[in-house]
Amino acid sequence: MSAQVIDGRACARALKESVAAAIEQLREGGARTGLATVMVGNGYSSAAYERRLRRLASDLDVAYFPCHLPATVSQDDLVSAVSGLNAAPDVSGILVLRPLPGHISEAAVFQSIDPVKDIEAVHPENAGRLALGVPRYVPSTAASAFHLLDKWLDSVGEDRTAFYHRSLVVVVGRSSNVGKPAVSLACDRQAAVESVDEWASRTGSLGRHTRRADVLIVAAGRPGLIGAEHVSDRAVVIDVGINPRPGPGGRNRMVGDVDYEAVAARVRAITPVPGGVGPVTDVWLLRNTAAAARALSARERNGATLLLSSLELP
Ligand SMILES: NC(=O)C1=CN([C@@H]2O[C@H](COP(=O)(O)OP(=O)(O)OC[C@H]3O[C@@H](n4cnc5c(N)ncnc54)[C@H](OP(=O)(O)O)[C@@H]3O)[C@@H](O)[C@H]2O)C=CC1
Ligand SMILES: Nc1nc(=O)c2c([nH]1)NC[C@@H]1CN(c3ccc(C(=O)N[C@@H](CCC(=O)O)C(=O)O)cc3)C=[N+]21
Repeated sequence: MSAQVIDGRACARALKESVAAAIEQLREGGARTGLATVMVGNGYSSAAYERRLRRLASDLDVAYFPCHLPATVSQDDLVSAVSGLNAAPDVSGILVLRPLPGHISEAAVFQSIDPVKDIEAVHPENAGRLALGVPRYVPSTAASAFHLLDKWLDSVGEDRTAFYHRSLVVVVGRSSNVGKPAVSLACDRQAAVESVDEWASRTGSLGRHTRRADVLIVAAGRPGLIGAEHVSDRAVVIDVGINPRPGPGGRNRMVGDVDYEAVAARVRAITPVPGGVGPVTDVWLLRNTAAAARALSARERNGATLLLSSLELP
């Protein structure tokens, strides 16, 4: 049997249309949607993402403010750059690309982002809200993984609520940006949830966890980590990994964390890389950027901070 392929590009196209309409509506109402990215150094996956965001912002006619800093930048200078973006009226959303160099404390930088402009929900206030099940913004990568799952369940006629209630969701990788938010979203859906990190691999217990998964979300940044021996035939596999693999002519090819051919031959459904979670992530980020524009304009008008749940966005 061969798995159903979950088409991230098609899903992203549909989402993009509704985000474009929301941005247009905001423009008519006088709210400014603008995205700023902060990239320190020039890592493969950050650079790939930045290119996509630049293109998407241009497609959606959203102002884009890229900020590039050298890998040697000091933490103070990085925090100053973020403070400048906090104060910039044309910037509604700020994305600090990860990973940051080892000499910089991610927590200190994230804490310096204006919580209303924090479209990846990395500020403690927003991360806390997410963990409590009352998010201001749902971080784009985890949101995309569940958006794809939800749409796939709709397409096969499975009731979402019933599916999650009876499922074990296993999340491989527990970064604050991807793995932990995915765990929160799985908990919100009242699934049974397991979270594993590198120690599961080091102690030889990774497969013991992943083979039990009804939904396997993999976000470790390790190409080929998940093979056929790690999955069951009922699994729905969401591959978040974005990794370079040297291809012919010295050009890098993009691969996920899952050995696609081997795993697709066994499981129920799978997202490819490229063409899976990635294309939805950037559209979701622009969705959050639009939500931020609306929240900022409400704050300007009456000092109030709106919650995402009260916004009419897709
Ligand atoms: N498709 C998309 O839209 C996006 C893709 N990505 C990609 O997703 C991947 C993960 O990103 P991110 O969460 O930021 O990465 P991080 O490096 O911040 O975190 C990786 C996590 O995976 C765990 N891990 C590492 N090796 C193993 C292993 N052998 N077995 C089990 N767990 C392991 C780490 O464990 P420990 O905590 O023990 O170190 C850590 O918790 C990357 O490839 C990144 O490029 C990221 C964002 C968006
Ligand atoms: N704070 C933060 N948030 C992130 O979300 C984040 C980050 N830092 N650092 C870097 C990683 C990487 N990342 C990508 C997302 C989508 C594609 C993407 O859409 N890729 C296309 C590639 C298409 C192609 O070029 O062939 C795809 O998967 O189909 C790539 C890379 C987000 N990241």
